[in-house]
Amino acid sequence: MVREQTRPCASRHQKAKEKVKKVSTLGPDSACKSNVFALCRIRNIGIMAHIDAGKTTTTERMLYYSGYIRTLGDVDDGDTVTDFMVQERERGITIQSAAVTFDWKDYRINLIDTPGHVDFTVEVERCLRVLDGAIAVFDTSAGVEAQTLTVWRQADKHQIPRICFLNKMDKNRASFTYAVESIKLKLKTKPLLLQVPIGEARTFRGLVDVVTKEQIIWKATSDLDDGKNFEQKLLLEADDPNLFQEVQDARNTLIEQVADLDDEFAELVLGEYSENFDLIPAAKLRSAIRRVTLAQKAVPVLCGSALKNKGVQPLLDAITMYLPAPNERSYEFLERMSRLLLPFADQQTEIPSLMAGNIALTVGLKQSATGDTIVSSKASAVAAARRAGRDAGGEKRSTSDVESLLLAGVEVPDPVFFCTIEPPSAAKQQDLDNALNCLQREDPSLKVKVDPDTGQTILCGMGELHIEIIHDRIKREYGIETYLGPLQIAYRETILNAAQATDILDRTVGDKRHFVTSELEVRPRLGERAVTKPIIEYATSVIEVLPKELQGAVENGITNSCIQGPLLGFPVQDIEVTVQSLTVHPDTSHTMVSACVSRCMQKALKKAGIQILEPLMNLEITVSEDHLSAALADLAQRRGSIQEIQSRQDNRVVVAAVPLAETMGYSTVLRSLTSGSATFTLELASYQALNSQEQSALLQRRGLV
Ligand SMILES: Nc1nc2c(ncn2[C@@H]2O[C@H](COP(=O)(O)OP(=O)(O)OP(=O)(O)O)[C@@H](O)[C@H]2O)c(=O)[nH]1
Repeated sequence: MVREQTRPCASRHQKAKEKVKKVSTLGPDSACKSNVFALCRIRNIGIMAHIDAGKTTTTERMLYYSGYIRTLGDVDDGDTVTDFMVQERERGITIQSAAVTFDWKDYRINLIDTPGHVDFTVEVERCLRVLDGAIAVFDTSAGVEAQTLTVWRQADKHQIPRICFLNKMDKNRASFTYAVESIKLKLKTKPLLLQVPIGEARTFRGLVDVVTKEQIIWKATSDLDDGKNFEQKLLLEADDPNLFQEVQDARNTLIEQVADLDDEFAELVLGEYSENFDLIPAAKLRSAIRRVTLAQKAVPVLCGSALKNKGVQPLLDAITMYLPAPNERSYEFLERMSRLLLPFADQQTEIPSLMAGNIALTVGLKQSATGDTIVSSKASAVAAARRAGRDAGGEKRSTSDVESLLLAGVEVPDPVFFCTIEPPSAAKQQDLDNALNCLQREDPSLKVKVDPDTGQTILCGMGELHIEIIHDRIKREYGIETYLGPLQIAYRETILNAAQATDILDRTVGDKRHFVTSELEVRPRLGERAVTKPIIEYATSVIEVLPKELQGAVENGITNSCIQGPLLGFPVQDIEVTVQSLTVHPDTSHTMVSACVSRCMQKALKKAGIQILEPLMNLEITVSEDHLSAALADLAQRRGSIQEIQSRQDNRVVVAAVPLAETMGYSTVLRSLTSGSATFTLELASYQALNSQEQSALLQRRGLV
């Protein structure tokens, strides 16, 4: 992201220290004394959005208004509570989710601030699994941006009820109408407008609550005003006839929308209040909005400017009013821990116990990693597995199906970049391995492996920024100065034709003779989606006599040979395999069966001809009209294909597909081409075949031809 490096970070370390003091005197020790809140008064919510939409700033305001912190932190000064990692404070971006707990009116809110940068999508996913609701924050001048779509889809997958907060209403190009339209169009959801803004851009000063028709005006006299004081009163026609009419229309539309989605409310509207919608009590309308939000039939929309301290208190009210309590979501099992901590960003307070529906930290788990499901005993895991089996609508599941359902974890996309990482001396290798182990447990999108030929440690990640941050954390948190090799692309391999191969293994180990013959056919798999696991079939003559336990050994051999393709050692995708014949003498070990099948696969793959596939990225650039042609000319040189150029307010949004190999260092180039005014996001779209010249050039670079 272009803007991420341009934020000021003066005196951040000093401020960071002050913040820690501030938190430890006020945060967990004061308001969080009791963790006994009735379940219906707990809200576990996440705050998510495209990078820079203002999640951290909004969170900071919530903490301030709830009384948790006494002074407002600022992302641009690097002193917010939730961005506590040094790297976050320096870059002004969220990298790791931070959990904070605070109370608003009679409610306990457990809130997680998630990162917006596409390199940290997995971090968002691991949070969504434990949340009951979410606030999607938007930059009102930009509407729905690329990463918003990704996180929205993730929230859909986890069926999380949401509220939209149209932030940055104070910005020059802020347009409430535009942002609402883009929510409708791009997120394909039904926005329920619960507020009408008063003023827009520089004139934005307040809002009207459509449910109660009350106007809330912040009368800030200076930029230092903290937004705690505002005027709240019923909007009368005499105050502003146009605004009054606008609110009246908005309320009628809201009532019709909700009645369309909720039968109970429809009955009320068509019956008792059919003559006069004005008489519908606010409480009835709110309950209906809550029901449709929980059922994810529509999404309440609110607005404000977190930076200018406007609109955050009504957002807090909306969280308590419209998002679900933990008991309104279905959880499958309970956890029991020896030591529990209540998080407050980087500070924690030990608590003796925890009621269901809360979020807490635990320590000392040596074997578990992010995404694991922890249960109190083996018996409860079995019971949960049984329940999961029953819930599958009577459909009989195999044991492994149930296991995978229980331990589903987070969905981690395959890394697209990798590089070697070396410690300063061989003596430090053990320390580096430990550090990488710990980081991997925390971050499932980080993969570490050892190159079988060179013995070097390889770091695989989601993007340039991701690898850079890991490198930095190893230095700062583990005190190891490592050296990274050049960043390389994680290609894939596939086959061009069908081919057959045979192999014989005849080996005597000790007094045992191991004897296997195998014959396999491989074929390219035709299909839209890339599938990395080979599709395995058996000839009838084989399957009829093959014992179940040997089938596992055969499939291991096939799958293992696809992990490292025969040409460059990258995973092989989109292939089908038929086991045409297999002979196994008694006494032969399963390992030998796998080894023979694997060797046979390697032969067949080589014969079939290997095609290298490269990652193709979806690129979305937001650029001003003045710099559009420079950005397009540059894209053409990067083998980019432009799919669409949209208008977004005064900006243009270029949607393109570009090979990952051409995006290295793109943020620096785009910044200089556009004087730092453009922003972009990159996301893996698919893998595409390199043409023969590109493939030979790649092989040449690797000294293979
Ligand atoms: N004009 C204006 N700027 C805002 C507002 N809210 C946040 N900003 C600015 O927008 C930038 C990004 O704010 P953050 O709060 O870090 O955004 P974020 O969504 O947490 O960013 P990531 O965590 O990195 O994804 C900062 O420069 C903020 O000062 C707002 O209401 N109005």
